Amino acid sequence: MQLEVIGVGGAGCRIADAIRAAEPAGGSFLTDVFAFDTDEADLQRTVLPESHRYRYGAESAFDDGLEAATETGQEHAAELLEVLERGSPTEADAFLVAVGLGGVTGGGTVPALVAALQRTYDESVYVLATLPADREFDPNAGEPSGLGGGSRKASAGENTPPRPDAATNAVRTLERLEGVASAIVPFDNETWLRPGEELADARDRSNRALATRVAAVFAGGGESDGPVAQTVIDASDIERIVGNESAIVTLGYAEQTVETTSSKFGLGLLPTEREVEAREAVSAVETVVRKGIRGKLTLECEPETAARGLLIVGGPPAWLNRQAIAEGRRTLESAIGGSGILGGDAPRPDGETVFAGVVLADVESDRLEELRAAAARST
Ligand SMILES: Nc1nc2c(ncn2[C@@H]2O[C@H](COP(=O)(O)OP(=O)(O)OP(=O)(O)O)[C@@H](O)[C@H]2O)c(=O)[nH]1
Repeated sequence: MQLEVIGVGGAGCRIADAIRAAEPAGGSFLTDVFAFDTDEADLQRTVLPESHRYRYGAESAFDDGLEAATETGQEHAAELLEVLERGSPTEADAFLVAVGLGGVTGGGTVPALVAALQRTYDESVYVLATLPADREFDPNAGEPSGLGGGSRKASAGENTPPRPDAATNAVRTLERLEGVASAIVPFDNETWLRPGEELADARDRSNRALATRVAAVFAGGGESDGPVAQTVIDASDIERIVGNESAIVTLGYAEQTVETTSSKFGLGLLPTEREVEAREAVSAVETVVRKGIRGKLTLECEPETAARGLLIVGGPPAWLNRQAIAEGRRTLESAIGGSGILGGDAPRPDGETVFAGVVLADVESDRLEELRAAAARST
């Protein structure tokens, strides 16, 4: 499928940039990637061409908190939509708007932009939204326990500027997206931070992890000039699973490096493609499927709470064992509470990993409840 990605605000633009960089070689799943921000210096740090970066509004217009920023965002929505015309929005099968919740620029702009996209195009508009880490809004937030350090407190670190309104801003923006976004994919910065790590130090790694998950799911169907998947997942399949009613969606992912060439050299002294035994292909697929479902998710939740699920298994074609993939689908089906399951494969002839991309849709998450409680305490 073809996805158009639009990053808004500091986090949104960095994530959009990371998604562009995660595009698998040889095959494109992105029509255009745009970055919208009030901060020119941040925009220039992206790898995106100038035509696809756009500074809007005065930075000071976003100085008066989220409510005023939301009005400013509404004033700029039509202008931002016009900038998208520089690309090919009509070729997109879906839009993905990336934003960091907790701030003012992205959080103030994205609800109006998403509403404008929904009014203008028939395609789904998904929102990828980071959730603020505890230490941003709670100076007493402790480090994750059990890592040898006892209960040492991690106050908002030197590089992590406190944002006392972060939880409130995040919850308000989520409320404004409800009924507007086709689906919301949160990425919880709290769970992706390592103990003692500053947000600024974690963000490139986090953005790469998020981008890898987006590429695994949305680039699933195969590469434009490579072998076609046996079961292609297209835009309407994704819409069926992810939904169109602002469902909360979380992404899982796991990969295993596999040996694709033989250590014996063939004629011409070039490494030859190695024959893959069914047993090892099955084992690799089983491992990544299990870890993709049970490993770290973009938003932690019990898979049992998911109403629907999608599994994409990718890698070098010789490793994509059909039976193991079918078994993986059954594993996902029994892991989730609901019954809507789809599965597909993603051949990557030059890939060196077998991977599983997992979508759990319409989930319940304690983390969102925690943020709502933190927002309620601070108002
Ligand atoms: N995962 C991730 N999260 C980020 C990144 N940058 C910022 N964040 C998170 O996103 C939130 C919003 O930050 P920004 O995107 O910089 O804020 P903004 O929308 O530009 O708005 P203001 O800075 O308030 O004008 C922060 O509180 C962090 O929780 C990033 O690169 N990656």
